[in-house]
Amino acid sequence: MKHLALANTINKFVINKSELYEYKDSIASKGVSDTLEGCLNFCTCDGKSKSLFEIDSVVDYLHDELNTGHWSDVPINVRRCFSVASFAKMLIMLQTASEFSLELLQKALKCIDLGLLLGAPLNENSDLLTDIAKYLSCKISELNNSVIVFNTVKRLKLDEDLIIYNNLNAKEINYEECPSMELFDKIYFKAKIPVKLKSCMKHWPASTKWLDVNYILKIAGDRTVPIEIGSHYVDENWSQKLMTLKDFIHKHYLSDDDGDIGYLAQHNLFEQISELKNDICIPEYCALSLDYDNCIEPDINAWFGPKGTVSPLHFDPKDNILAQVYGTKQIILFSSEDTKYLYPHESNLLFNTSQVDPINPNLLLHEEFTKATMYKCLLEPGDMLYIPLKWWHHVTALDKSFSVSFWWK
Ligand SMILES: O=C(O)CCC(=O)C(=O)O
Ligand SMILES: [Fe+2]
Repeated sequence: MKHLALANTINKFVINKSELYEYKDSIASKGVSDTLEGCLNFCTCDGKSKSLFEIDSVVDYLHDELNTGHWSDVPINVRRCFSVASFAKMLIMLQTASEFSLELLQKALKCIDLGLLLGAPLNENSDLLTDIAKYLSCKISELNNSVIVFNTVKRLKLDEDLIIYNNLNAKEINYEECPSMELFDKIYFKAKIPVKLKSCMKHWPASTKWLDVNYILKIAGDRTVPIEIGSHYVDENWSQKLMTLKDFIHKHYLSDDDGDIGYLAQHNLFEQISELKNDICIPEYCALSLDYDNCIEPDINAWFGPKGTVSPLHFDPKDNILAQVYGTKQIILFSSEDTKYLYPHESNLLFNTSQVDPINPNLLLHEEFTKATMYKCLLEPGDMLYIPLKWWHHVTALDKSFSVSFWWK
């Protein structure tokens, strides 16, 4: 029975079995906590048989807990408990299935991905879900060799977009060919001046490997990721959906129809899918002021989408290096000193986002905007852009694009 053998193998990924039971006391309901305990007994120790229905009730209960109130107020142990319950659900799914199939593995992987996305790493079994996801993903691609060959990324015609870019009344950002740390530090980093860094990504495996979307499909096609749907995050029709990368690539990335824009935006894809992390390199410049001795890494996020994704004018609280793996992005910037001309939203949630669309400003509403000094930059494959903390930026993808941002301080 292949699925039972698989469940046994996966069970061996657990380093400390007793840790799995540690977080159940953070569940307010005794009944739910007991059900989780029973399910763990069944899936890890041959305890009394449990059904998918029982573990589903635990997962659903915890899911509600995670979605009540503000995300940052959810106790970490409740999130860990969600990871444990997702693990148990995946095992029970394998143990109780009537037959082994590709679909079964895909469902099991989805369950682990939800545990990764909404849960939290355990203390002693910190890589448990990441390693299981990697293992299941490999098994799925062994079974599913029928990867369809799509065109690799080509440079699209940018002419029309370039006319818009050239007509922007803005100062071009400086660029440097792979500057030394000293030069970058002295001229740009200390002075908090943005700069385009050219030729610094030649050694990234991603620069060649990711051009072929089949590579991403093969490694990660069945992984569930959060996708932003809609023209941009301030738009009233904007929403977020969880879907597999495969569905995202087919429905939003490769499809040329004018349907909803989908954007895998600001997601730490590399923590979720460690194989992809091997293809990128943390820019050396991030060592400036980062506490490497204490192993503090930058926050690394993926930005993967079709032509036309827009990140509205906003600023972030950390220094940023935005690395362009492929595709071209138009970036408009303003210094933090010009905030007074940029009409930030008044709500607490959007205080870092401007109400002005810098490409089509409504000067009747935002007349002070003309006093702001606009900077612009065309970020092409292999370019990185240093965006100092609190600098405003507005980003438009001019063709299919994959960027990686490194926020650090
Ligand atoms: O590339 C984008 O769409 C936005 C990137 C961004 O805002 C960032 O890296 O902070
Ligand atoms: Fe940003």
